[in-house]
Amino acid sequence: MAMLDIIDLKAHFSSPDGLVKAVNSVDLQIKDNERLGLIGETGCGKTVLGMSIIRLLPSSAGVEGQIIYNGQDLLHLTEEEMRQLRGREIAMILQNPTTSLNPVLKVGDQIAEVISLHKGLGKKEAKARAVQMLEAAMIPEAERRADQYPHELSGGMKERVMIAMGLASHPSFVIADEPTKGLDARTKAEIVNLIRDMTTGRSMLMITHDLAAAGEICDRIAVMYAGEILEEASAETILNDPQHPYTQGFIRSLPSRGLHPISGSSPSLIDPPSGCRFHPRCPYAMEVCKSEHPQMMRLENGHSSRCFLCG
Ligand SMILES: Nc1ncnc2c1ncn2[C@@H]1O[C@H](COP(=O)(O)OP(=O)(O)OP(=O)(O)O)[C@@H](O)[C@H]1O
Ligand code: NI
Repeated sequence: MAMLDIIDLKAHFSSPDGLVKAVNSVDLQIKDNERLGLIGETGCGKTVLGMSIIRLLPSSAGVEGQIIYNGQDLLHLTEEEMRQLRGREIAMILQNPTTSLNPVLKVGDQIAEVISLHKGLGKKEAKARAVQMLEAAMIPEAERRADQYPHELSGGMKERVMIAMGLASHPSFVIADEPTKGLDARTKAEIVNLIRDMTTGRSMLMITHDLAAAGEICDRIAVMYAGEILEEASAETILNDPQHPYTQGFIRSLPSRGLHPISGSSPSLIDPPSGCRFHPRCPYAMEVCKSEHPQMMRLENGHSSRCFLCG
């Protein structure tokens, strides 16, 4: 059974120019102990999707559909019920440590706060657990580091603190948003290993531009474009045998695969292209792609692709 079952999820924002349809009829499942990578170019709706699961979107957002977590619809929980789940069972490793860590609190105290909030431990115990979490995140001299402020730590160290904080309450489901963004290659490789080790045996949604990192950490990968999922398969299949022309283009645009960008620009989320949203940029577009919106076509081995070519 799926631990998380997202059914026909929509997240829209009003704007002076019209309704921004950031997430459009998304269906996704994450099983127990499964790590799903969510990739796609900037502005396609990845963060909005993650934030709708943990219900941290601003109240101006209109969210519809179902997000079934362990049998209950998160969209129907009260704010208080949601607050209880957040951190304790569902945790988030946020995108930007510089803005997410409190600059005036020692990092050990910030982690201890999460622990005492969710586990009801006393101050001293919580602090000891915080140091253990920093050790688990491979921070050398964890005890000394716990007494430092965020500005005293390097970017990679701060990311480790974010990971330690996100996992401090031993959540069963983790959402990580761009955990490797802005790190140099060596630090990135270390963080990828750390996330992989620390999330083994948990379920995770990992949002990233970094397909290589997703390939190393995730079991499955879903590809998002203009608010929709266009392709989903095992990580290995997405990397080695992608079927959707967008996924193929996305992979060719990676530095490691020749850096050939997809021509054209990201579509408007207010007035997306008719038919297949990718058709204006697709080298294989046919007449039908301009007029009809493709459904997800099921291929073999849990692979699906929203493309008329894949029928
Ligand atoms: N609070 C908001 N109000 C209005 N529009 C928003 C809001 N948050 C996000 N959006 C819009 O929703 C769309 C999707 O944004 P989102 O942040 O989910 O993209 P993303 O895929 O995470 O991109 P990136 O890879 O750059 O992080 C964008 O067009 C963005 O401008
Ligand atoms: Ni984002």
